[in-house]
Amino acid sequence: MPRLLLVSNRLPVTVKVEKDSVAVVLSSGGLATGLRRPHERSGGLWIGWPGDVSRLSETQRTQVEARLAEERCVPIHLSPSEVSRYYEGYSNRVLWPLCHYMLERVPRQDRDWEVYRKVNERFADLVARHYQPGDTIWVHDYQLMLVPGLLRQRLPEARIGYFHHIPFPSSEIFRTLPRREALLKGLLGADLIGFHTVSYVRHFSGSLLRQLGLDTDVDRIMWEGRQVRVGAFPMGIDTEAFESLAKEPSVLEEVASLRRSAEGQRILLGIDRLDYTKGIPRRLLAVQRLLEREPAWRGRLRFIQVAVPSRTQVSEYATYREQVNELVGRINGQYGTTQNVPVHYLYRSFNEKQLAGLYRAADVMLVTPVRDGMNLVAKEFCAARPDDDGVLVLSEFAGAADELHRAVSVNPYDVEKAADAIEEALEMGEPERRERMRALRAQVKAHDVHWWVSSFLGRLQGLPSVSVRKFQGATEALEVMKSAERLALMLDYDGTLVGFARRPELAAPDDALRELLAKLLARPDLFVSVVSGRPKETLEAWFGTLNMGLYAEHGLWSRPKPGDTWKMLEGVSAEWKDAARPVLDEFAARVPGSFVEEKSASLAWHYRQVDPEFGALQSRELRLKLAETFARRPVDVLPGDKVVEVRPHGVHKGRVVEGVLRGLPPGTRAVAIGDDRTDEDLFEAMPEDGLTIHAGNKPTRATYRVSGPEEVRKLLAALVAS
Ligand SMILES: O=P(O)(O)OC[C@H]1O[C@H](O[C@H]2O[C@H](CO)[C@@H](O)[C@H](O)[C@H]2O)[C@H](O)[C@@H](O)[C@@H]1O
Ligand SMILES: O=c1ccn([C@@H]2O[C@H](COP(=O)(O)OP(=O)(O)O)[C@@H](O)[C@H]2O)c(=O)[nH]1
Repeated sequence: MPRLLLVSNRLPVTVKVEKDSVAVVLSSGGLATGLRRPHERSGGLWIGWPGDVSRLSETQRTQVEARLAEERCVPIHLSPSEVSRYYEGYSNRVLWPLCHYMLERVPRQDRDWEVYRKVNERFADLVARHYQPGDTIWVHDYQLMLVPGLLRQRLPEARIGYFHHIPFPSSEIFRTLPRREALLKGLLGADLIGFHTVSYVRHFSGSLLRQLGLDTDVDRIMWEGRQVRVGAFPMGIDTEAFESLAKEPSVLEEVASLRRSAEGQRILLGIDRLDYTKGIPRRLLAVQRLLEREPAWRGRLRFIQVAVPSRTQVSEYATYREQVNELVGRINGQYGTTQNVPVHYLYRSFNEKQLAGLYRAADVMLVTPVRDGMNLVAKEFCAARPDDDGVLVLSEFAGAADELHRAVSVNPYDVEKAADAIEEALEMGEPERRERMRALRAQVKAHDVHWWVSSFLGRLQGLPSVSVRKFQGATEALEVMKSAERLALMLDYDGTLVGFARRPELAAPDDALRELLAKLLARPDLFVSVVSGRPKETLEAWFGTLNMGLYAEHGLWSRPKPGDTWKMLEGVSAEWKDAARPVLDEFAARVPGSFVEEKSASLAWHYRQVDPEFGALQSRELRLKLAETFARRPVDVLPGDKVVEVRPHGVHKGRVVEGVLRGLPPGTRAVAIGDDRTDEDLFEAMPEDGLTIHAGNKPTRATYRVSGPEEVRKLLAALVAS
């Protein structure tokens, strides 16, 4: 088993200061429980923040360090300013509300980013220092979104996983974040990026497409020459632990005592960190509404709400606490009696044994967050019900809702319906309660935290080892080019010599490019050809007077020298066009901003001005439709960069190579430069000693890689200067 390096904001320990000594207590939370065994068995390390130890004496600190080392934990100490700006600031004031769709809570100032970035760098440095070849690194959560990318720079071959524990919002929300590109690129440093649900995966892919123009092919994304996988891995809990706690005699005694104290009443239960995502005020309002509209329930309900103090230094949490306090006071004031109050509000935390007692005593568990990545409490409740009883009311907006189908589902924003759901749960007959709880328990048992860990790690470790293809860059390409006696340059146009424009006709050659071409053409040892997908008329208009070869429509048309007449490849028919045209026209009509370009032997549907997600979806649909229309006919359907092209089979850029090289003096070295799929055909047809240069970061068979048109131009300029 490879050594595991786990990286999370918090270490799975709590440092407890006693009078003369300090104790380091292992946490029992889901992540800690699930990962403890593989962490120990692999002889790995856990790297993270042990909490604030700044007030400890020197001796106490030494004790803590020794205990942490025993637990194979490597602490990263955060200064008070780092805590306030990286953890409370950027993580919990910006990323947390944003990922939970609460834009109005995101501060207007973007001031903590630098510290967030620096702390992420500190984490990456520390991990890199402890890394040994063969280790698997698993980074956790939104506090460390830049760490995978920073690690990839430091350890190009490392196997890196990342899991996002909170929702990944729709691209419409994520795009509001000023640092959106940096965060996405940070995540793309990983080999596998996991989320709790398929919706979060979809949202992430949507953001990649919209912000970085990257396509997700089923579950893989090409990024900087590597494959990055994405997937849904819903986190589970330690089901066995909760089940056995719920059977313990001392817990059962506690359950009996709870029930006795609530005699004549039904117990509703809520257990949450006191966080504005958890929907506590709306839940209270739903209970209040029920009491208001159904007087028969007055005095017969006991709603126990546990609210665990959380992120108390963040002002939004203090305000939220006041709101909840006030609401609890109002409801108890309104419906309480001298004997009893409806809401029992407990602002503190409980241990697992106490929680198991509460879960087991409840008639109805209310898990109604307005947004929640997963929500483990919902699963713990089911695990703690070996009696197959109790009803779970679960928000549609919790990740857990994707799995726990037999819960009573509720939209927490609809207070009236939430009151209905609580009532339905309270009135549900025993057979239905049992049938639902059995199904819920089966789900929670089959997908516990150990299943989660092994499915994520299994997937990560099963990926082909990260052998980063070592591309040579412009410097190396230039050296080889300079060493050749003569060169035949075959240059793609769009995306290689010029960047993309909103419409194809706007990408005409600029003055700098014309100057560069003139200099290239002045050299007697350089033979230049432009090999493009553009129509011959366009190439003729742009370059007709220049002494170079022109190859249009992906090699369908050739004009090797100025003055030559354009020749078409032999044996190519255009009779299929009449069948393809209406299909493409239909898509142009139904997708605003898209249009059809007609060339002599091909048709292209362009969608560069269309909303990227919608465009990608429609292009998939168009390809399916065309594949159906032309099944078993010699027609190729080619997805390009924001374009779908239909052309006769056998026409491709590779067809020009022979013609370009024919008749050139011996010792001429062929060089091809291109940026997209169609240039791969050119690369494939190159002679064995030919140079192939890819401009961009797509998958390629080329040997050299440069970043894009700007670097291509620099390379060519350096060549003429040599
Ligand atoms: O460390 P804190 O700032 O005190 O916050 C506690 C943790 O809260 C978040 O939990 C999330 O992860 C759960 C497990 O995947 C999931 O069920 C829940 O929906 C999420 O909100 C946070 O992601 C953790 O990093 C925090 O440690
Ligand atoms: O008094 C408490 C209340 C909750 N929890 C634990 O806190 C976790 C809460 O996880 P969840 O996914 O529900 O939400 P999060 O707080 O991570 O957003 C669960 O494992 C609970 O058992 C706890 O240890 N003591």
